[in-house]
Amino acid sequence: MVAPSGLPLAACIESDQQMQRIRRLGKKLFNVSNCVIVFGDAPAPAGVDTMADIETAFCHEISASEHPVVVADASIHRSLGQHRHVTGGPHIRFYASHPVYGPDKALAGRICLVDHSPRPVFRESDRQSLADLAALVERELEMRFMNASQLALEKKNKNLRRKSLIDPLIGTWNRGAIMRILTIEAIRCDNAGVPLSLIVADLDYFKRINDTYGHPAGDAVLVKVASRLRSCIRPQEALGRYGGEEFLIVLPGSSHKTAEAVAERMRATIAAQPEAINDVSLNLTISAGIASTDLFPTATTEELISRADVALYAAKDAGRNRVMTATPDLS
Ligand SMILES: Nc1nc2c(ncn2[C@@H]2O[C@H](COP(=O)(O)OP(=O)(O)OP(=O)(O)O)[C@@H](O)[C@H]2O)c(=O)[nH]1
Repeated sequence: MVAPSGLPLAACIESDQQMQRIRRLGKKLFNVSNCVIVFGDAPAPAGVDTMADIETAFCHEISASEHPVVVADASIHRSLGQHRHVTGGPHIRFYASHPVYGPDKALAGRICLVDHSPRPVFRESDRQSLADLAALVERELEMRFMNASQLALEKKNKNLRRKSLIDPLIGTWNRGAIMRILTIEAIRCDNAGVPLSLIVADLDYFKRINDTYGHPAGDAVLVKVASRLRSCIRPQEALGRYGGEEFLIVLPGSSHKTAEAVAERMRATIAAQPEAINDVSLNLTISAGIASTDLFPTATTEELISRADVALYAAKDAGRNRVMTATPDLS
């Protein structure tokens, strides 16, 4: 059986304190030399130095049973009587075991008692106590399984949530996520009394690339451009895909002057060298519009985007491959 974490069950519980407690309880309750918990076909721990190691190895070597087993005197038992630890040192005599079932209801292992003297009397109440210890082990396995399931579920949810925020093609924030970031950062900057700037960047003549080299080549261009744009911003700044070939960059704490420097860096990075797509070398450029709260202190986030859009289209009109900043007189 494998726990949801992907670890084999035996490995999961090897160092488990709770299992050690149950073993100690079994030892004390039955006044035996050892109480061992064996899982599946897991090999016995490597060491055979101490008496406990030998007893543990002995329990591991006895085949699993779906039924409780009680051997009052192993020296006269049909099969156990041949075992080297029975015929020779440490002369194991008493052996009892009870099956342990996993959360999947399959046989997971057994809890075993080992002693060096025969035990002619093992009452019904003793059998019940051993069954109770086995139930404790089963409960522990169930808890572990539930915890691992819960963790796996939380991880899955986190991945799903992340997926719902990321653009599947270019791996940046998607439109919903970047708008959320903008809203949160605008409030944060307002409260802190620092400016916030945004850049709307758009590839120039992108339609031609699609028309000439095909949509998949256009997709590849978007991925490369996103990666170049990302290289121009700092970790506290955010890049998202706002529309088809339009990117929105949020710069918390930046004035329009800083945003101009960032946008200019982006423009230059894209124009610096051609991008090789399917053995074709493509010269790419972007145009960018900037809007900043230091020039529009009362603007909402929607107004800022629309101001940046106006500046972007002014940049396109002015010949593309350039950066324009929205000012109150630009419309
Ligand atoms: N390959 C690809 N193309 C896209 C995607 N999203 C939008 N487009 C294309 O982007 C192109 C945008 O064309 P236009 O709006 O005319 O812009 P443009 O050709 O870049 O021209 P200017 O912006 O004026 O310089 C259209 O052909 C869209 O189909 C996408 O995810 N992948």
